[in-house]
Amino acid sequence: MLFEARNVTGEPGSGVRYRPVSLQLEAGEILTIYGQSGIGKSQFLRALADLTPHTGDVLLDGVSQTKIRPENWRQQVGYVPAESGWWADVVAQHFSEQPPEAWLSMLSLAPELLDAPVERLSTGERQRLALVRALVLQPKVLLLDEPTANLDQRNAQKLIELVKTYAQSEQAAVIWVSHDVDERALLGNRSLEICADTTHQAHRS
Ligand SMILES: Nc1ncnc2c1ncn2[C@@H]1O[C@H](COP(=O)(O)OP(=O)(O)OP(=O)(O)O)[C@@H](O)[C@H]1O
Repeated sequence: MLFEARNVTGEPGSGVRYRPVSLQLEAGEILTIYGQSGIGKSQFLRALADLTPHTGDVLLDGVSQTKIRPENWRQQVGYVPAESGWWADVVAQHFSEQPPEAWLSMLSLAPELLDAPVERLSTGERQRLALVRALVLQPKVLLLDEPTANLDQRNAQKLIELVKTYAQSEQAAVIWVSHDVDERALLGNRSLEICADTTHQAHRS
């Protein structure tokens, strides 16, 4: 498995300010991403998931995103936003199938939570359940936007362990946006700073 981004950035007028990004990830690899607030990290993940127009190309096993229907692409390239969307009343309605109890227990989520109304979930429960919901679809690539932002340290560590285990056992690639230097260290040694595109300033000076 090979996941590639080639010169990806936002289209003019998209609001993003990052220099075009190229990267390659193989099966089982985890890459962390960091950079200034507002530079476009979330928009970069959305581009990789084919959720927003962008320049450059994204390829999975050599096949361009442009050649695959968006819904098929997103089955293989799973995106978990910082603030997950919940559209039905009950948690279980958002799951394509029953998640393994081992995943729930690893994240300290009681199985009964699946039968709970979404409005009763805490912010951290939503965040953990959004990850489980994405994992159930068995993506080859997992794009995570600050997935531990609302979690205490213990739950954050458990979530890291679950994602690492998933990447290894399913030979999936993971891109994880994190502002936390300690967290990035726990996730491994591949890290990429998203930098500002200074092309226009450079041309003016
Ligand atoms: N739908 C949109 N239309 C226009 N501009 C947008 C849209 N979504 C985001 N932006 C802008 O794009 C820029 C990048 O936003 P993004 O959320 O990707 O930044 P970020 O690097 O993830 O920030 P943070 O670290 O604060 O989460 C911001 O200036 C934001 O206002």
